[in-house]
Amino acid sequence: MPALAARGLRAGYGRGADIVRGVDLDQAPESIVTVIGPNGSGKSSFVKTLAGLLPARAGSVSVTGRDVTAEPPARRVAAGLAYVPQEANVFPSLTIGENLKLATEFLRGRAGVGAEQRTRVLELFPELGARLRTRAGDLSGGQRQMLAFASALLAAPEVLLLDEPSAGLSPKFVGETMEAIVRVRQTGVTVLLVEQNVAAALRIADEAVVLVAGQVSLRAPAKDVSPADLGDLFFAKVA
Ligand SMILES: Nc1ncnc2c1ncn2[C@@H]1O[C@H](COP(=O)(O)OP(=O)(O)OP(=O)(O)O)[C@@H](O)[C@H]1O
Repeated sequence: MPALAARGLRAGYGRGADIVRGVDLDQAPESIVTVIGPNGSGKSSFVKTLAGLLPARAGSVSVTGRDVTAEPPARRVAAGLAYVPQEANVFPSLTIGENLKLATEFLRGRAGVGAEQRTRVLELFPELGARLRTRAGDLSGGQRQMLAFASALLAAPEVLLLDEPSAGLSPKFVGETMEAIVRVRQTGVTVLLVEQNVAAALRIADEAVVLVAGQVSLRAPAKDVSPADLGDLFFAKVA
């Protein structure tokens, strides 16, 4: 059974045309799938539709076999689908410890949430545990991403959706962020990774899904996709 599945997913904003135009996805448990594509191709909109922040106009989303299409975002988290947005993903005026506490409070009631999961998450990100009193706003971009991952992982999710976690990071921090994603997967979490940094994403992903104008134009093992070949695909004329 796929950890995450989408069937004929369509979504858009307000009265505008569909931006996500019939996307299918079947993601194996504990895999990393990267969603790549040109600017404005609908990658963020797709991941927001999976998370329930943008309503699906058609199609379905399921997590570990459970249909969550009609569920609001918080219920999807409870169903095992956690989401880290591209921006504003931590509370800058709160400390690391307070951010983690708030996430735990929000998640109260979901199985697996609590002190043990907090310990497990801090083992994954020891640099956070060492600085619990530091304000999130004082962290580097890379450390802030770690805190955002950690907050999402407190839900003990089956699936983690990441929207461009390397955006705005220096090459060193891009590498660290990708390493962190690999560590997260090693704990049994399935990761869907939207990335602009195609080369970095392909290095850690099992599978690549190329989205062009809201449709899947290629789905292939990441090792078979060369960033150099993607230009033609990204800028191909789409019907
Ligand atoms: N809140 C919004 N309201 C209206 N249109 C939007 C909104 N967010 C995105 N769009 C439009 O949806 C289209 C796809 O945007 P989206 O951010 O999903 O693409 P993307 O592939 O993630 O792009 P990028 O790589 O630049 O982040 C764009 O034309 C964009 O203008």
